[in-house]
Parts: sequence; C-alpha cells; structure tokens
Amino acid sequence: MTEPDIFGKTVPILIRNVTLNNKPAEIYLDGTGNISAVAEKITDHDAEFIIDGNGATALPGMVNMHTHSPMGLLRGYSDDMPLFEWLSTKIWPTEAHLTENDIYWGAKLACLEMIRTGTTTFNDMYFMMDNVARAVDEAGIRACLSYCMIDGGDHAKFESECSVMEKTVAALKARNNPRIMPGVSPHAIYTVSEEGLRWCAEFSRTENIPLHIHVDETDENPDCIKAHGMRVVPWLDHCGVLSERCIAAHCCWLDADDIALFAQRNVTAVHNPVSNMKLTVGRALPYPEMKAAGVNVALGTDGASSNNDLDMFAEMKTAAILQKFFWNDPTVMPADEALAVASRNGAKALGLNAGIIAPGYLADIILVGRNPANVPAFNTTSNAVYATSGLAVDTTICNGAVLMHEGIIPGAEEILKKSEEVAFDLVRRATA
Ligand SMILES: CSC[C@H]1O[C@@H](n2cnc3c(O)ncnc32)[C@H](O)[C@@H]1O
Ligand SMILES: [Zn+2]
Repeated sequence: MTEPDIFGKTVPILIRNVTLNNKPAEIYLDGTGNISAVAEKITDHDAEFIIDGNGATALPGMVNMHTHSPMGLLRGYSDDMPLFEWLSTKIWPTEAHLTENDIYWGAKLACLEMIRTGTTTFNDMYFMMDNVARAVDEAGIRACLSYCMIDGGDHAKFESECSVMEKTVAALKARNNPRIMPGVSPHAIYTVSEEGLRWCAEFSRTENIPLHIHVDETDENPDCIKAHGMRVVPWLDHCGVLSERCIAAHCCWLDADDIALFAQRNVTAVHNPVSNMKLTVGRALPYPEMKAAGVNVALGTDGASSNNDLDMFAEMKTAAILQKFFWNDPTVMPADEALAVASRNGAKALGLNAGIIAPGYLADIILVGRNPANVPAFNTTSNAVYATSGLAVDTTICNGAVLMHEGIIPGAEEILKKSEEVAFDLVRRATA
C-alpha cells in the first residue's frame, strides 16, 4: 500500500531493486531535484522514502516535444479526415468557443495522461497558456509552454499577437517555477506573416527561449515558392527563424538542402509519426538523412485530437517501425536510438540536463513494473521500445518528486470527471 505522503515532494528518495541498462541498480535522489548516486548497492543515504521497484525497469522520463495539451478535450471528436478539412470544419470552429476554464481542464487531463504513461517533460503550443501553466504547476510535471501566434498576414492582428506573446512570456516567468519554461510559437509559415516570423525569431533570441513551429507537415513548398520564391526551410532562414533554439515539428517534406541547413543552424526536428500517418501527410520525417547530417531529432505525439493519445511508448515504437518500413531498412532507428529520440534528444533541445539516469542529471525517472511484456529481460531497451505500453509505467518521478506510484496519481478521478464535463459542454456550445 502506498503511503499518501510520498507524493509531490522533492525529498531524499532511494529507489531499490530496479534494472538499469540491463544491470541491477539502486538510484538515490538527494532531495535537490537531482540524481546523486547510481550504483548496484547504495548504503550511505538519508532517504525519507524507499521505493522498492520489485524488479522494475528504470528509464529516463519521456520528453514529448510537440503537443497541444488542451486539445485532449477534442479526443475522438472528429477523426479520419485530411488535415485542412479537419482543422477548418471541425477543430477551429470548436476552438473558437474555448474558455480559460476549458484550457485549464484540458491541460489537467493531458498532464494526467502524460504522468500515467511516463512522460516527465512536454513542449506545448496553444492559447491562454497561463491556464496550462497552472495545470503544470499543480501536476508536478515539467513543460516548455508557448503561446501560438497566428496573424494571417493582418498587421493589426500581428500587433495584438505580439502583445499577447509578451504578456504570456512575462506571466510564465513570473511564476518562478523551475519546471515551467516559456517559449515562443509562430504556428506555421501558412498562418504567420514575414513580420510575425521575424518578430518571433528576434523575441526568442532576446529572451533566449525556444521557438516552436510547425514545419512541412504537409508539402508547404509549392505555395511557399509561389509566394516567396523559395522553399519553406530557406524562407524560415531568411526570416531568422532557424537557430539552436528552433524546434521544428513534423518536418516530413524536407529535402537534402533543407536538412543541411537544419544541421548548419543546429535546429531540432520533431518526429510525429502517429499524427502524420493518421492525417496521411504523405511522407515520413527523413530520419536516416537527418541522422547522417547530425540533426538533433526528438519525438512528439502532437495533440490528442489528432494522435489520439499522449503515450510516448506508443509513439516510440511507431517511430522505430515506421522509419524501418518507410526506408525499407530494418537497421534504421534501432531501439537505443528510439529511446534517445524520445528522451534525451528532447531534453537537449530544451537545454535540460535530463534524459539520462546518472549522477548530476535531473531526477526525472520512470519505472516500468514487471509485467508479461517486460519478460524475459534480455534487453530492457528493446522491451521498452518494442513491447511496452505507457500504461505499464507504474512510477513517475519528476524533479525528484513522486507524481505516480503503483499506478496511483492523487486527484486522478476528479480530473477525469471534470475534464469530461468540460469537453461535452464545449462541444454543446460550439454546435448549438
Ligand atoms: C497548434 S495550436 C494552434 C492551432 O493549431 C491547430 N492545430 C492542431 N493540430 C494541428 C496540426 O497537426 N497542424 C497544424 N495545426 C494544427 C490547433 O487546432 C490550433 O488552432
Ligand atoms: Zn501540432
């Protein structure tokens, strides 16, 4: 039986009886939010709590690098449509009715699902982000939160969007929560003007915060060439968007020159295989070429209205098998790379010392309990990537605080009930 007091506190914790990289291990979290020791046996400690893993596999917390957390309210509301028809006939008309309370409960639901399935950090883009921040603060998870700018080429809208962006970043910083980082998000090249892209690039530079954008989800190149005389990636570079702070979601339609420019500018590309296949965007992120060029590739689920879940284990398996299938090569994205793409590559893009279980790293750790899909443990990384569902995670620790233990997350029932009420009410208002 779990002691209720174990939840939510960054205190000294000893994790015993786990397997780490195929070896028996103990992990000590010293109560600062960091890992302070990893060894076969730890005797010198001051633990307030001891977690017995009972043979669980210890893994770094997953880092979901492209989400729209409140969109879980529209999970299953409309499926099986092409991207632009889905957005313009179903999603945008409903989003027009969103309130701050909807955003808050949608984000609470997303945080709950992520903690349940082993994600400890997410990179989110949406609207009314201070409500998302409140949910993140309460959940104990880590996030980079960005307001999504859409100016549609209208100068007055551009000015009001800049003001919302500035206020959002200031409000997120004022929270002074080390788990909450602000970012800036121009939505995409087809919804944001040149002045919008340039402003976001400059704001990201002066604030030194990530810039998160949709790039080439569908083939945006023919329209971009028509409008600006160049492909999407050179256009973004022309607008100053490409840098080591840039996190580009999707990247399905990049060519060799685009990839070389990403490598030169140290851009992180985020693979979203489930959303891309479901919306049938036509191509997969060119992982082998990106890897060869040295581009940092991370992984994201996209929103739970297009995925339709936030389970990074499902995403990791899908990424590995999609890449093998698409390039007709079973050696592409082996298990250890899939795990890195789903954890430390995302952490690196956000400037977090996370994604690795070793002394000095952030104590963002998950335990996959012994279960039929985790036996035999010839290779715990293989089992994690190819056999494990996120629902097999039984313990989630973020910043040294236990958020889930033995599958229990305090307050889960209330979040399920409230978020479902809010979702039905949103759709009722939008369709009245
Ligand atoms: C991303 S928040 C801003 C805006 O984007 C819409 N959106 C949701 N999913 C996608 C997608 O896959 N591609 C492009 N835009 C998307 C969302 O509904 C919001 O209105
Ligand atoms: Zn998206």
